[in-house]
Amino acid sequence: MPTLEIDWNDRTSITGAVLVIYAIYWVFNAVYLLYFHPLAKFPGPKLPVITAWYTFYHDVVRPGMMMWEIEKWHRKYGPIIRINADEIHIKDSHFYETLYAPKGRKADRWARLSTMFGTPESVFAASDSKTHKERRTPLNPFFSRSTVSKLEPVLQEKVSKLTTRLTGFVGEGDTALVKARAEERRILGREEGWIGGKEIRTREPKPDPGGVVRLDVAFFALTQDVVCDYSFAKDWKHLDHAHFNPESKDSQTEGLEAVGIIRLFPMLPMYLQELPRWAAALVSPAFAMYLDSKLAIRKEIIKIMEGKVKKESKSDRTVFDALINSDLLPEHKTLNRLTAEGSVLIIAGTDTTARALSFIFFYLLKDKEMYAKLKAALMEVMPDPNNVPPWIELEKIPYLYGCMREGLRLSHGLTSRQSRVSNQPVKYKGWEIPPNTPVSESAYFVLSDPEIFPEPEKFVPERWMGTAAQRSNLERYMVSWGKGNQQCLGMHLATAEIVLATAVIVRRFEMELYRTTLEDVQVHHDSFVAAVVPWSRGIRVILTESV
Ligand code: HEM
Repeated sequence: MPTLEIDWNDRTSITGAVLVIYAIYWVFNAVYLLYFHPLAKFPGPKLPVITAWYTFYHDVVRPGMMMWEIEKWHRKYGPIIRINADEIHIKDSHFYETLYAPKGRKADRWARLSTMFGTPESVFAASDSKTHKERRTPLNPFFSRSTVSKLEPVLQEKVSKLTTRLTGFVGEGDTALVKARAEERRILGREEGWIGGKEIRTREPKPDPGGVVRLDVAFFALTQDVVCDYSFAKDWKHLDHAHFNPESKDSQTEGLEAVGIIRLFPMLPMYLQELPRWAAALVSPAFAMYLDSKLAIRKEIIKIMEGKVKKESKSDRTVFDALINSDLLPEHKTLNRLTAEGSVLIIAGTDTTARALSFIFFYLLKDKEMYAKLKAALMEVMPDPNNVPPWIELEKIPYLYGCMREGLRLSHGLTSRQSRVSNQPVKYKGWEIPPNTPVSESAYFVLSDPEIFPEPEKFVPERWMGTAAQRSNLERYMVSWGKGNQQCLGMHLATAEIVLATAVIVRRFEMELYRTTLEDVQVHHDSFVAAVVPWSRGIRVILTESV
């Protein structure tokens, strides 16, 4: 009978033995995962269950494409599937609320992913419900509807600064616009807006000609300045930058592209942030910029702690000076914890809101009738463009409300699946998912479910203008903010920013899209947030008139 003899002095023999042992382990493990694991009975593809390389390929080699694989599997295997060794995914819009806001059982964040943004002390990283509640409760009062209304002067001031800056661009891009239109006529042989229902891309001048404004960057500057002011009474002056500081936005977009690999190795950001700045910059310039902003946040918090803050804001109370001067237990007021919270607020509160705003403008400009319709509605409540009603009043304008909802829905906020674990079994249509299994539903599939939102790819403000019963039915499926205890903390602030900026800018300006196509807004892949094609040059406009 042949025996396995290892010559311990021969490296090849040792390597061979290790490989054989690993292969045997791998085969046994694969058999266990496929036939004996508690999730073995769930439908789904086999390959991603036995090897993480499959997920690596679709999340890292083809960055962020896993969500489309999941969609394909649902078409083949049904509404509940096992997507890898550990996780279950459900695609059923009616079940979303039960999964994320259950009654009588926990729905905690999955601890494995809690370090994915390198901020383990933050509310976003709190996995168990007790810690999450401890971290979230002191933040809640600053983000309630009434607090956001009290802090309206901050919002109005920033929006007014943005409009002053935009006024400076009016007429500047006329020549570029004439050229772009002529080129379009040459290609399409007809007069149409740059998207005009037809996708065309041609060689473009680089950089953009004078007068072209990247609205996505301008809105990023707005939302970042708002959240910094709100948090630290500090003006970070992105709105003062000649072109609204595109590097800041582009570095966040680039940084989030690493989410696929971070999901597989969630401790990676924790190690990388220990690197010296030059080494971090070698790994990724975007990551180095993230570390810079974390350091800047830390410095602001130290200043507030030492009582040395010089207020540059219209608000007399900010998130961090109230937290620091509160009677919270000292362990909730450490520098690390507050810095982590500051970083999360700035990441979570900036691009998401800016994207919703950019989408609204893209769709309104794509169909000029919608732009005109919204302007007419605004004329009635804002006859004097300098006299801006509070956002709570503006939100009551049905067409504006519809635009805000559609912008949020189509910009898709977070595309990344947000896994929840429960200490009890989760029951779904005859299936019983064992306790402590990470289960998720992707908000993307709910927000683009044709049964709930007919022709889901279309921007239709009117869908939010039906009867009260119809609206409340739709609101149930409006999952842009998530649901349950971990629902977005900043949803009222984001709504106020969107409503206010849309109203003021539409009322005051006329503009046209510049070489911007559907490709620049449609979800192409998942980088935690919804990401567009990598070659997109943003949502660009030329301002033609202002009042
Ligand atoms: C259009 C804008 C926004 C969208 C679509 C959005 C979306 C979301 C979603 C879906 C979640 C829940 C994630 C989960 O289920 O695990 C979330 C959480 C969160 N968001 Fe937002 N968000 C937006 C704006 C903001 C703003 C303006 C802020 C603050 C300044 C903010 C701060 C947060 C925080 C701190 C959390 C974590 C909450 C917790 O764990 O309890 N977000 N956001």
